[in-house]
Amino acid sequence: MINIQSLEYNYSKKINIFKNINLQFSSGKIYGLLGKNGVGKSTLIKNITGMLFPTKGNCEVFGLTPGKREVEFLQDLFFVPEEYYLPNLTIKELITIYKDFYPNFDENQFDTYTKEFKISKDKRVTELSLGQKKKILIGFALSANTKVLIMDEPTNGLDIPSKITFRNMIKDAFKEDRIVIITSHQVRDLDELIDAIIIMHDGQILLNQDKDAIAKKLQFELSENEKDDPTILYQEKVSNGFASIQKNTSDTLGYVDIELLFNAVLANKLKL
Ligand SMILES: Nc1ncnc2c1ncn2[C@@H]1O[C@H](COP(=O)(O)OP(=O)(O)OP(=O)(O)O)[C@@H](O)[C@H]1O
Repeated sequence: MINIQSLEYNYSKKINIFKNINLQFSSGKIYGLLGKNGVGKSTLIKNITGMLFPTKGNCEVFGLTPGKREVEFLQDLFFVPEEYYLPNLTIKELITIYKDFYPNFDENQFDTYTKEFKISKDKRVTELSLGQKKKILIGFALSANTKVLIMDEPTNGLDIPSKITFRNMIKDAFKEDRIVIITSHQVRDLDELIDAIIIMHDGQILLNQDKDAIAKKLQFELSENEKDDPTILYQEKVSNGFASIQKNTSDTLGYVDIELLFNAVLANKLKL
């Protein structure tokens, strides 16, 4: 479990990025961490990965303090940042050097990904396109089989078929003892993949809910015309009509429109 208690972080004395954040991430779930630009998603992730230290409060990952950067912690957490550097080596050399940092690294699993992506392991990293580099990094991240996997905007730079492959790769590699955290502005890329949604806004966590719990309570609908119905909790115009949210009065779990939910939560129209 990742346990964040009363977290505050300041880059400078004047600006508080977080207002006393309390947040838990449980094993066996894929989390979608959402929020507008500059809200502090990367800062939160860097506190979890031990790249930044809390100004106040605590952050624990499976009982370990990230800031101490103990081997036990580092070998069981993989972070795919939005911007990254890969040394100028062949993929084969890269694997040989870096796999030993991760005791559960599965080379056969990595080979399956390179075959799927049709990227030769003899290629140098500098010979790869941006999207191909990203695929190699994500393939490595999944093959490392760490208990915690965090990805910042992983689908940036991936073409449409690769986004589908990405979703399938995450689903196939996912195990019940893992925590996966994904941040993305491309919320449609997270559809069908994530189990829980976390929405950050103005230094706080506005929503932290399992997708099933949301589907149990709320019904998402698309209609041709605007609805004049007092039971509608939120409604907005979309390209092909009106998208709305209302209470789910049935026993069935429908589709959760993450983008609509995000807008609704930020507009403060939903008293969840
Ligand atoms: N190194 C830094 N020094 C000073 N301020 C910073 C630094 N990094 C980020 N910030 C500020 O902290 C706030 C949160 O930034 P952060 O990168 O965590 O947001 P984010 O939610 O990840 O944004 P985005 O969606 O644009 O990637 C922003 O106001 C940003 O300007």
